[in-house]
Amino acid sequence: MKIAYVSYEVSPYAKAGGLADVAGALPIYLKKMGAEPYVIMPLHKSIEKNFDVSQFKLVKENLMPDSHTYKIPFSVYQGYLPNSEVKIYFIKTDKLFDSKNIYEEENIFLKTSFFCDASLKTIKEIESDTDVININDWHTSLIPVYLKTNYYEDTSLRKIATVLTIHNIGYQGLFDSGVLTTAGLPSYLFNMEALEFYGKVNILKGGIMFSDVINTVSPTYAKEIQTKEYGFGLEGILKIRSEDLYGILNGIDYSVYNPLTDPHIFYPIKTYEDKLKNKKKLQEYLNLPQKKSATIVSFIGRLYEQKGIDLIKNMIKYLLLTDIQFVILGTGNENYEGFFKSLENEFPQKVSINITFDTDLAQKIYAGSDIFLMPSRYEPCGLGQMYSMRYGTIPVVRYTGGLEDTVIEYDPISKVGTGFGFYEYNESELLMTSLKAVYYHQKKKDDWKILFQNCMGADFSYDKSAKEYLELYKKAMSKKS
Ligand SMILES: Nc1ncnc2c1ncn2[C@@H]1O[C@H](COP(=O)(O)OP(=O)(O)O[C@H]2O[C@H](CO)[C@@H](O)[C@H](O)[C@H]2O)[C@@H](O)[C@H]1O
Repeated sequence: MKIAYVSYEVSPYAKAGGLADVAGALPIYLKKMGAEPYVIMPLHKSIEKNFDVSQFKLVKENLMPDSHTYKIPFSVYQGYLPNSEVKIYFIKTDKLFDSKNIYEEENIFLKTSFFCDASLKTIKEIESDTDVININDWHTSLIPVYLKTNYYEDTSLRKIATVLTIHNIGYQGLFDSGVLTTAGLPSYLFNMEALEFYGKVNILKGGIMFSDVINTVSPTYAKEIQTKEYGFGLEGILKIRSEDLYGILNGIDYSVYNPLTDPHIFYPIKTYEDKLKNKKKLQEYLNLPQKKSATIVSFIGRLYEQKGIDLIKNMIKYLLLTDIQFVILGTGNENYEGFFKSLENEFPQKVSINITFDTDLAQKIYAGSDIFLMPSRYEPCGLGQMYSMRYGTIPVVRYTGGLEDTVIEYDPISKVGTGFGFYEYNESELLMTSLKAVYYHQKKKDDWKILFQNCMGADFSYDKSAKEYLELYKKAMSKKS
């Protein structure tokens, strides 16, 4: 089975969040299962800056998208996902994909729609025997729309099945109706049964309506997005498509996120003592007092409401009354950045706020913290809680989406469980649950060590999800025969 995995971000080449991690790992595990996956992504400017692109092979040049009105030529370069035999094709033009932040709003429709049409051209020219295209989020959602409209008569493309993976329904790609002309798509698509959404064009809706099969990244989130609370207005059409909607939990790449070999962390972690050595070094690294007794409570992620950052903001001063050290690594909403920076000024001995995107520091924090906070308002899957568990850091989460599917509430009687959580989205719940975790860390040391072992022993490897994806691709292909 040949699979095109198309993503706007792919780790390690360009990463803005969790999608990149999945796109950089899942294809490798699909290959291990005997499938023939390859990846397509834009050659973002940052890749040319950060990687030796001369190692990529030029496979085609002067290609032109067939439908798109932006008639500029593009080239296709080919490399590999690191330490693998999975091919990755980079689409390069001189004029697009040049912003520092890959999702910068200026021209984002032009860039993403061009990328969709160019990806189809790449598949047709280079990998015409592809069976399935796995698209990801709204940025690649025009691919099935093109396939079922402009390329419907194209015998080499029309046989390819499509799977849309929704990593985050909060981002849908809303534009004025004129963008259909830009993309070279028929104007009849501006219709409630297709892409129209309250007077706008909704690109993700196009992906949902036109893909053969849809999945999201955890079973619980697949159910949640069919409700008003979590569907962001798309719950109705997701309900219509519920027979083709699946939930497959993400895994984590055990070869990269390996506490025994991770080059970013201070010491390999096997035992609880190894963890304490990392904690001490982290404190030193972040200019915090090297206090063994203080509980390090950390947060890594985008500083937006999705991640429950408003709850942290509202309760953190109460939690700081206890013997904790609080660490943030993240960027996002300026108000939150400002609030947490002033918190650091107020409590320099207890708070370390790092407003930057730094994958090296992220690993050090996953490895050196005691508790990892993830009180998300909604969470399609969430990788942070899995990374933290992998490094023996106990998660405190709101039980929603993938957090509910991956964190098991600790039961001190049976000694089963990997963390602590709550359901109601409010700061008192988060405060109570965090206090409970801090209490266990400081007063119930035997239980804490068991929690540490339970987390380190949890299995989030990709083997299971890769298998489920292959089944999903088969389902999508069966719709074509
Ligand atoms: N400032 C920073 N510096 C360094 N690293 C940082 C960072 N901020 C975030 N990260 C990293 O980015 C990734 C975030 O992944 P998540 O899955 O937790 O959330 P995200 O919302 O981006 O992903 C969306 O897609 C993924 C993949 O499907 C879903 O798991 C998730 O629920 C959904 O919201 C982690 O690898 C984290 O370490």
